[in-house]
Amino acid sequence: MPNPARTAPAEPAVDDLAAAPYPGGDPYADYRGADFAFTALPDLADRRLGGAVLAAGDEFFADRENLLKPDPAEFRPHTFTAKGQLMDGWETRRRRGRTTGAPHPGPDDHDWALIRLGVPGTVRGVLVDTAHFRGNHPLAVSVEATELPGTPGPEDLDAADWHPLVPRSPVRGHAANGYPVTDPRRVTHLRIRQYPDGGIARLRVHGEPRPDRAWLTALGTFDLAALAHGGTVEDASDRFFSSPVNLIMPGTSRVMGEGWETRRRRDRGADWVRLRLAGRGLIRAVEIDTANYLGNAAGWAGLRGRDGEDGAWFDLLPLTRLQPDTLHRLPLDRPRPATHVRLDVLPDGGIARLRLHGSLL
Ligand SMILES: NC(=O)NC(NC(N)=O)C(=O)[O-]
Repeated sequence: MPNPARTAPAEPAVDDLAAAPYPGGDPYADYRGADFAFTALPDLADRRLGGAVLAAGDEFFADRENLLKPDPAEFRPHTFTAKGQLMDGWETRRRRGRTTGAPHPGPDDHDWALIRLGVPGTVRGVLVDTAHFRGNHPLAVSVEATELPGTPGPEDLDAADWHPLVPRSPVRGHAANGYPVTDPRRVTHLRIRQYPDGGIARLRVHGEPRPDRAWLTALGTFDLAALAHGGTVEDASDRFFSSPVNLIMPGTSRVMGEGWETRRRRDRGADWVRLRLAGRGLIRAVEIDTANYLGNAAGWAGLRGRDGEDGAWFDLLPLTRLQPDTLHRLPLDRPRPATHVRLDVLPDGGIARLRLHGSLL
């Protein structure tokens, strides 16, 4: 029998997926980023929305929870725990074959993790970020999805009916690996498999939120703009310092970077963001929060509404003077049915949160 250690077949396809060893200096210097149109949509698995990694088959080197952390992965070379190099991601141990004659993992050997989306929805693309995993990234990944009511645990998910979202696809090390998805079904949970083993820094699941309509109806009055309720940012004038999606995230902002801050305008224009509401509804009470914006809070804000994709814009809230670092509570005198709302900001600056309380029609 040949000694397997001495047969080292070269596999060019695998080499293409490899990343160079860590070169020192800026750990992101040779990171292979990429532009995927679907990343403009919100991350339905965002930890801040309630996304969670419910279980994983193995997490020997690094914890599964790291997968959904909102910030980019960090890397400190030569930082060793008792188990190995400290990695900011989900990293499993190396798989082995079963016998001396077959020491390599089998073709279908893999590790898995179960993910609960923070908001159910239609997935349009999955981003598998292997930042800093070079030499220990997986060869391939696949993603499946299912839709289950209520709050199932890992054992319920085992028995679920899974359908493929991303077929088994190659993965590059230290790179943003994007996989567009075309399946339109609403999903609540995902199963990611990595072949045969390895590490993934972050998982982003971009798509259109589709929360439970029966729950919203039971709530009655709720924030029609909130991402958790199915509100979406359709477009905005500026994304320079931070994302306008922050406006509709849960909770309050803790620092300036957790709100929406536009750059300093050097013209006579205004900034704006256009939102699609959770559904056609009546807005009765508005909250505009400039928390953590002191020398750069928006000066004035106004709201307009639109009923339907082609409806004409009408005034909801006249331009209103804003105070820095302040929650403004603004009742609306004459609510009108709306499907979309546009926030105008003059002349520029920061707003942390926008809440549009009302009910569905
Ligand atoms: N240098 C490493 O990262 N080694 C191992 N991983 C960790 N985290 O130590 C491995 O599996 O390749």
